[in-house]
Amino acid sequence: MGMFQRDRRVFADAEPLDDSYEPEDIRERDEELEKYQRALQPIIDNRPTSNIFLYGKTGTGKTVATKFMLSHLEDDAAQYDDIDLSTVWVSCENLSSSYQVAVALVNELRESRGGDRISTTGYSQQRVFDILYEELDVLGGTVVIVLDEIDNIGHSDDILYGLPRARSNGYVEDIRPVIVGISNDFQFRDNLSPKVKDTLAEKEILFPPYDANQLRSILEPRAEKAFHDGVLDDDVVPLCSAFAAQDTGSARQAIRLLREAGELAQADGSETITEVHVRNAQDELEKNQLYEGMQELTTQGHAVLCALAYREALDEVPVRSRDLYKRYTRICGRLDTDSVSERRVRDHLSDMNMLGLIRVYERNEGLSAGRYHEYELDVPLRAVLDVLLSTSRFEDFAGIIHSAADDNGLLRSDISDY
Ligand SMILES: Nc1ncnc2c1ncn2[C@@H]1O[C@H](COP(=O)(O)OP(=O)(O)OP(=O)(O)O)[C@@H](O)[C@H]1O
Repeated sequence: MGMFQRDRRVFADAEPLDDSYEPEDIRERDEELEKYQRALQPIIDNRPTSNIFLYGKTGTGKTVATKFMLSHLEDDAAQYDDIDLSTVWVSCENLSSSYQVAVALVNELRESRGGDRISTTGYSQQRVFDILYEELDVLGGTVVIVLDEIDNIGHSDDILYGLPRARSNGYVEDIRPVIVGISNDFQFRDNLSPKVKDTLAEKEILFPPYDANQLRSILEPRAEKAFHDGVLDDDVVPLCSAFAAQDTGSARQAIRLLREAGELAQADGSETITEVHVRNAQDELEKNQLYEGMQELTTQGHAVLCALAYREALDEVPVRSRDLYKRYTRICGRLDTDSVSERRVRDHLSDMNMLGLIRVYERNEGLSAGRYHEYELDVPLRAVLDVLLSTSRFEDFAGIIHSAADDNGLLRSDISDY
């Protein structure tokens, strides 16, 4: 008998718990959808349409609501002969400048016409913008341009200024661009230059985090489809909703938790999914989240984490930032990488604290020593070592810290000298 055998006792159809699943209806977002509809209505009326900016934390339904609205808009617009509507969607997840977004838009537009893609490098920004305007002019009519995760372009926001004004500046003749910007970074919105904010955020729609009841209402129809009758204990969906509501208010998190609980139940050969599976699933996902948080740190972040792991292996925690800084600069020296100031190291430590990776203690020694902070890991040393081991530049450090910790202090002098 093979290692893997098909098992369909728990899941009837796992698709509704998949990230790419498109639900039949959008729940608990009536107000936001109404605003969205009002913002898009001028397209059907053939009136000038404002740009729209959607913002809210991750998993709050911005993308799914946009797909839903645009699909209705396209269907309804098709009934009017005098409306020429097209939509183009670009995810800016891996794009970090207006230049890259413009290239991605050109390629999306060209691909939809069966044309050739352009190279991602080698043009001036103005040239790429000109090619984009030419492509849009070929298309004509109203073009809804969705820029998902637009915050990735940071301060390089020329496209958000240029595109909405393309018509008034005479770069395009026959098209009316409507930009839908989507972002989960509140700072990006706040930091937009006033000239961009004026045009991009003409109509803003905030997607607040979901509460437990809303998450329950989003999960229920999916759970009903995903699992066989009688598999789910009554408190499973409410518990998944409560955990996700307490943490982020993200529907994505609630859905993942439910799926993970189902997978754990399947793995134990259980015929029902119970509260215990949800609690175990929550622990599992939290661990993964911390692991991902550590993996996504920059090289500087990893160097700071590595310095803290050293101190942890030597049993010298909590540690003051100035002592940690000395270790950090030595690590940077070994890596042949520039070190940043002690103040920046403290910023990295504060980010790691927010991610739940380290613990910070505020000390107040009165007039003699003043106020200072001390730090220690809030995740198991083994988990940090796993991450450092998988980050090629830190592999050697991980080995040394590992043996020091393993030998319970016997190699202390070696590692202090490293
Ligand atoms: N109101 C809702 N009704 C039904 N499903 C929802 C709702 N809100 C979110 N979802 C589901 O939750 C998941 C995350 O939603 P979505 O991708 O739209 O979030 P987002 O706000 O765009 O997040 P991000 O900023 O991370 O891209 C998707 O699987 C989506 O189908």
